[in-house]
Amino acid sequence: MLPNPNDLLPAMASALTQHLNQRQISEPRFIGIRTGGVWVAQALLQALGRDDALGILDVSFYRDDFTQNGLHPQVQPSELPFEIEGQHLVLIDDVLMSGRTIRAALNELFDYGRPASVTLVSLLDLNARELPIRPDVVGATLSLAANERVKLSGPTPLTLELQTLDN
Ligand SMILES: O=P(O)(O)OC[C@H]1O[C@H](OP(=O)(O)OP(=O)(O)O)[C@H](O)[C@@H]1O
Repeated sequence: MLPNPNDLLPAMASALTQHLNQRQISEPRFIGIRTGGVWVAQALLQALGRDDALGILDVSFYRDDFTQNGLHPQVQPSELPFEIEGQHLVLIDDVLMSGRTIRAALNELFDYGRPASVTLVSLLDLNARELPIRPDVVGATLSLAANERVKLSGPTPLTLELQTLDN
């Protein structure tokens, strides 16, 4: 049974506020990873009662399977309406699985500048990391069967669906 994303957001907002306060970060910059991460970021900003400009990252060109899979037909440029250099970033995605998307996102961000810190927020952690990357704030942790995936639909309502991969 998958959780309802909207039920996870209040606790994520509280945990993120506590995380930022502990580090005395007063002006975080919020960045969502296209596509699902942008929806989660928008919902999280709403839960926080903030109307900050949201940066949007498209990591298609930075993926380590880029040469195998080619380019997604809908690839769009990243949109970062603020400086990266010296800023405290909050990077938001919907699902953390292998960690390769976050690795790609960090590579892209560092091409724009050297942030002061990056806090990682993920709606779901699938307990399947292949890299030493873990979220600072997570909505829920799930363990799926090898042939199962979760798909987030949005932006409103945010819903999670379990998919089974064909062999
Ligand atoms: O930790 P990883 O193994 O990299 O997996 C996590 C990523 O996979 C999904 O994106 P997907 O590539 O399906 O694109 P989408 O966000 O457009 O659905 C999900 O949205 C995460 O970004």
